[in-house]
Amino acid sequence: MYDIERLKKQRSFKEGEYWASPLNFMGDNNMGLDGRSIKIHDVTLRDGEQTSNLAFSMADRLRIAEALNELGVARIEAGMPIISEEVRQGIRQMVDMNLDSEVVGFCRTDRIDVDLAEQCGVKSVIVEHIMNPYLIQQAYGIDKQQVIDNCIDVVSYAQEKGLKTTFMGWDLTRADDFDYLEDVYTQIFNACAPESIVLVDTLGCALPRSAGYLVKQFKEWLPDTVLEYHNHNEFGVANAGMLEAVAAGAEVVHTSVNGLGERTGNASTEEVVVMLEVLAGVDTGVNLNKIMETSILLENITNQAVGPNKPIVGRGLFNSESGIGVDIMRKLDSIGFEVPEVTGAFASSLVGQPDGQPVLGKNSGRSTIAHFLEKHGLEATKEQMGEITDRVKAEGRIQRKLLSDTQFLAICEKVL
Ligand SMILES: CC(=O)SCCNC(=O)CCNC(=O)[C@H](O)C(C)(C)COP(=O)(O)OP(=O)(O)OC[C@H]1O[C@@H](n2cnc3c(N)ncnc32)[C@H](O)[C@@H]1OP(=O)(O)O
Ligand SMILES: O=C(O)CCC(=O)C(=O)O
Repeated sequence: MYDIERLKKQRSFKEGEYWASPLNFMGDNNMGLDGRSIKIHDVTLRDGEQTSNLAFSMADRLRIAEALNELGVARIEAGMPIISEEVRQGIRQMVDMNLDSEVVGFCRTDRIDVDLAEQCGVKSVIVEHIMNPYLIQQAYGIDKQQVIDNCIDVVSYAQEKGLKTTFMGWDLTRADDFDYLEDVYTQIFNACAPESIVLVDTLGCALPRSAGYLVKQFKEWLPDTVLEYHNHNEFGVANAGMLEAVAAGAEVVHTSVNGLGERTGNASTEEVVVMLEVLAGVDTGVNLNKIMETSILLENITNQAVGPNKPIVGRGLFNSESGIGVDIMRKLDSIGFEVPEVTGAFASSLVGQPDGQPVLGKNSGRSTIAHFLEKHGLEATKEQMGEITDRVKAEGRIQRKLLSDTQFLAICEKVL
């Protein structure tokens, strides 16, 4: 029997929450992810603010920090203290908010950045340095040993101040000299053992499998280090890169709400979280039902509209325009097969989206029309139903958008 009892036995199904592909748990497709836990390091307030054409006010910073805390991310990258007094004040106030999420300051390999982070009151910092040997030599004119000494100096300096210190080498995925990288990272690790190391695909130019390859390579060089992954979405593969990085052993992922971030943005917090939780069985610690309100908050603050078809948080994602989808839902409803995840793989309520509903347009069928007639307490003969359907479809094509209830009622008035 293909009934709900059979479905409930599937690892890929959770009643009232999601119905994903059982393939995800077959063979080695799951890549050992099921049952693992990872941490979300949210970068909305730092890399997110590097999105061109936006700036957070002080009130925005605090409201975003509060929302991220409620969302349940493990860490909030609160900003780069060297940027301005306003950023520093924001970080200070976030520290004073005593959030459950860890508040992290972002520093260059410069002692002044660490001093400023300390003055903001954070307990954790990330210390960054570019890791592309070509750019290090050409732009900064320094050799490998100078990079290593500089990184060790500033990481150790932060540690001496009692700061939990993570090291982040950016533009790492375009480095072609693995001997160089092994030397730099092992020397840094042996000298000062940062809390963790962030591997970075700054220009989003590594294939997903390359992300996994890089993580595995670092696990060979530094088996005792916690690895984190930070990437961007230049080629649209940021989420897939995150998946591979986590499967290969990364324990922390850097993401931002609505995929904000420099240029094409970072992997998006909501997409990575729901992908890992629903498709792979990974615990992210995030309160999934807070996702939608966090996305709306960032949309309002940044004035960067979220598209209707954006994964997870697309506005109106759960509405059905296609007649076949509406029809199958009505047939299931009529026999009490209450599995909402038919025209979407997860329930709208899982992520705090409003319930989906049929909408009227060019692809409506008679089932949609029947739904709207019932909604308005109207009755129609088979012929009238056919005529209303034809008119709704035609109007949807002429207007190139959905029809409102008022427009529907005007059509009904003419036909009935
Ligand atoms: C790929 C990325 O995302 S890169 C990071 C992007 N983020 C930002 O740039 C944050 C916003 N930036 C700013 O507000 C400013 O650039 C500041 C405050 C960081 C620096 O401002 P300025 O002192 O005016 O320097 P400017 O912006 O011209 O140049 C950057 C400076 O940082 C230095 N720098 C860059 N990376 C590092 C590093 N890892 N460690 C130490 N210094 C660094 C550069 O050498 C340069 O200093 P120099 O002129 O003495 O050589
Ligand atoms: O190093 C920096 O300042 C930012 C690096 C970064 O976010 C990236 O490379 O994606």
